[in-house]
Amino acid sequence: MLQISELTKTYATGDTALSEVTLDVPEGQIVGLIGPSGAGKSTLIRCINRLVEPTAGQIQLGRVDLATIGHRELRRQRRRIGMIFQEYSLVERLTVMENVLSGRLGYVPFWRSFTRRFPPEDIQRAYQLLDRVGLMAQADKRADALSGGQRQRVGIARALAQQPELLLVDEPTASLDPRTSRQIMRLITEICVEQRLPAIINIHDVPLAQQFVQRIVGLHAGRIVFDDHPAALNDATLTTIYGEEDWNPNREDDGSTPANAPQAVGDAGTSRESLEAAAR
Ligand SMILES: Nc1ncnc2c1ncn2[C@@H]1O[C@H](COP(=O)(O)OP(=O)(O)OP(=O)(O)O)[C@@H](O)[C@H]1O
Repeated sequence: MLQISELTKTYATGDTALSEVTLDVPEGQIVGLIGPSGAGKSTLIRCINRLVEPTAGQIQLGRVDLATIGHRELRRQRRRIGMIFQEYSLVERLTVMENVLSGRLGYVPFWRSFTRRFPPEDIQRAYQLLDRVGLMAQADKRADALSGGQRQRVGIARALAQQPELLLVDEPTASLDPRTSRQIMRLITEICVEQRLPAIINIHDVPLAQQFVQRIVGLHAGRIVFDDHPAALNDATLTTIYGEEDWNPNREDDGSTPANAPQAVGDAGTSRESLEAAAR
């Protein structure tokens, strides 16, 4: 479905964020992308739909190499990729329904998008999606009247309104409390399974990733250093991904960690105990 080959990104500053990353994601597979801050997770997600321009390599979605197509074709191909963002990226003054319908903008002619007149089948589908994400009662509310979890549900429905073939999810739970984070991850992964929709989810929270995804890809300094089943994450593999300094269960307490508090893995806000619990 998605085949990334030798993808490299060097920013204008000279920072190489990705080095020859090769990754295949088959239909229906949900991949959790983990790694320390600066490892290149966002860059990888954003290169796939060319929000960031790759420096070299191929990004094959079905038969199309997204890395090389021109801007006109890119606009068409982007319809095939749904995107869910950490900060939801909703239009705050529009209603929930209008935000979901905005997922159809790539499909409607310009004059229709300008007047926001959508075909009845788009509206019907938007209602179905709102029902699926549990927001039917909120359809006419303005986006700025919703909670964080509800906003992310709108973001999910909007991405699905596109009828994408691939879902790219960038830190979907970073602004949410733990319970809402689990609900959002459950919703995204259930829908992916229902629709056999492949997804790449950039996620800081390792136990949450382990709980919900089928495969974990670990990035370190722009390279894939782990690619396996979530159960294969252990002290050694976490050290490979996050580095010795960030992942060391025996490191000395610097006084900033309260007694009995879990020790952090990188900046993942997670702990050895919770990782082990999640793996069970
Ligand atoms: N627009 C940019 N210009 C220059 N360098 C950048 C830019 N965006 C990212 N980088 C650099 O590329 C590298 C990878 O950054 P990226 O944001 O992809 O990492 P990340 O794993 O998503 O980190 P985080 O978890 O903190 O979001 C870092 O060294 C970063 O400084």
